[in-house]
Amino acid sequence: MEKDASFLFGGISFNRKKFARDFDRFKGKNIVDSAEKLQLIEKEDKTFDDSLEKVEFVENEISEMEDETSTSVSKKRKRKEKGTVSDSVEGFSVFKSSKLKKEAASEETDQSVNELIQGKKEYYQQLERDAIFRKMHNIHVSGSNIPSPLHNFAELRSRYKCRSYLLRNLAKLGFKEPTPIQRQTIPVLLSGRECFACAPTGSGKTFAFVFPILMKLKHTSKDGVRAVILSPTRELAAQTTRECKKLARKKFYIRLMTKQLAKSGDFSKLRCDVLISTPLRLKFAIQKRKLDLSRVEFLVLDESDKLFEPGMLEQVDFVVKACTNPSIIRSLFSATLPDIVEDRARTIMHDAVRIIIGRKNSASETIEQKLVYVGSEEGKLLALRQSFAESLNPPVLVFVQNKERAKELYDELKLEDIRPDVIHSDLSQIQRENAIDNFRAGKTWVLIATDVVARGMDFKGVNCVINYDFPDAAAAYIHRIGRSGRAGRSGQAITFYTEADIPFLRNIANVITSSGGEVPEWIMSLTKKKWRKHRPQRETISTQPDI
Ligand SMILES: Nc1ncnc2c1ncn2[C@@H]1O[C@H](COP(=O)(O)OP(=O)(O)OP(=O)(O)O)[C@@H](O)[C@H]1O
Repeated sequence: MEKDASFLFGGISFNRKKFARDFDRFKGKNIVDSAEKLQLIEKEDKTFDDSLEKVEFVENEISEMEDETSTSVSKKRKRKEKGTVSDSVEGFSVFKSSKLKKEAASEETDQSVNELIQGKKEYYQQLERDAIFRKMHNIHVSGSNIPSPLHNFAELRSRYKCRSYLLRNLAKLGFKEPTPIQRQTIPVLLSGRECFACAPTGSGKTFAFVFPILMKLKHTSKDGVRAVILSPTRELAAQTTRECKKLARKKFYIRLMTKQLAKSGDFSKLRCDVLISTPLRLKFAIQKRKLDLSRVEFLVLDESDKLFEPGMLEQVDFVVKACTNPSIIRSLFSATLPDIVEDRARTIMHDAVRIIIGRKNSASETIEQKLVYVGSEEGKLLALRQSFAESLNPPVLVFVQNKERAKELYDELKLEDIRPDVIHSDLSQIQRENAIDNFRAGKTWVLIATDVVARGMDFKGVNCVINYDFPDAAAAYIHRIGRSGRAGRSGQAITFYTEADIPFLRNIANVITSSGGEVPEWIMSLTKKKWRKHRPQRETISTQPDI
């Protein structure tokens, strides 16, 4: 890499050409206030990566500069020393006093040079400490002037003056340490920066955006909606509302945009600090109920890649446009963040920081992943029954391709002794909520589901996810299996595949290997398929003979 180039991912480098002026100044000419200089340097040092080698390079630069400076200072001293000879001439007080002044100025110069070097040294030492810490926690960042990550929750008070009630509520949740995504995203959002955040499923992204919002809003206000969180499904929106309320307790008005509220709410009178909604309902409320979002200070796009898919993108766009506050802070969160989403989002974001935990678009490493060949559709039902008979370790989530298949599989299993239930988009809101609540409460053991619960849903302790139908994309796979192995717990994921799925196996195999799993050699030698959506026509799920 060229030494003079400024680069995003390459680490720290000190650009001698660019800082020629500073070098001159270091050599003793035209010294200005050291703080001012430090600011200049900080402003110009745009990029930093956590590469320690580069930090070493900077240290060398600093010691070179120190050498240069001390040579220049010692030259000056020599000159000064020469001057002292003439000082001893009596009766020339005019010269003497001007010499004294020069001496004092020169001492000041020495002091400011030292301060400058010290300041710069401390600045780079902090960068180095941040780099080591990020490396320890697998945090990768890019962008300019990125705030130091959080070492612990106590720093929220010492660095950001977090109010006690929030820390108390946090303590009540039993969280001892911030998760890696929280360590970096919270300081970034608190310092008013926009961000893209990509971290594995179940790694605490929700609190990573909820916490800084509540901190920055400070107190409730009558001025209308101040923060909007967009979620792709109603279930996830409801869950995020609940999580948000756990932290805010009674300090803020946290609202879920229900169908009822969107249709008949009087938004001019409604107290609401944080509003959580799906894009469609929010768009409806803006258009039909004149919901004003011009004061929104924070906009979060959770599961952002899903929100950017055709079908939702237009509604999301509408909401983004309705949030007209010029100082709004926007952030994107997901476990999968394709480049195309980042590129699109960059067009609306300002100087956003990019935060990736671990490897981008990879599954959680706490999930043991298995691929199981079942031959044909018939084979799936046999394999499922066999797996339940051998060891049913509830709660188990079973994903199928669409709602028709969810109904069919439920009909097959409903009389078996496995306490099954089903969730899909044809059910009423109440039925969907009941299905989730019963599964959470352990009343049902096996929940048959479409991708409606694949994203963001936090079912604690799901032991196993079974992909009865092969997922339609690698991202869908990552999110589905991410319903288990959350918050550091272990989990299991089994994916059935048939002949029809073999051309798409390699894509899933890549996800498995990149999260530390093993895959048979022959699968790795398959060619990688350019994968849009893999939704083959599948035979009906039934063991009943056709009449
Ligand atoms: N600092 C923390 N310490 C311990 N547990 C935490 C912490 N932060 C969040 N959690 C818990 O971790 C679980 C997963 O968090 P969350 O649902 O935010 O994950 P996520 O990263 O958004 O996952 P997904 O990508 O599936 O949406 C939750 O049960 C949450 O309460």
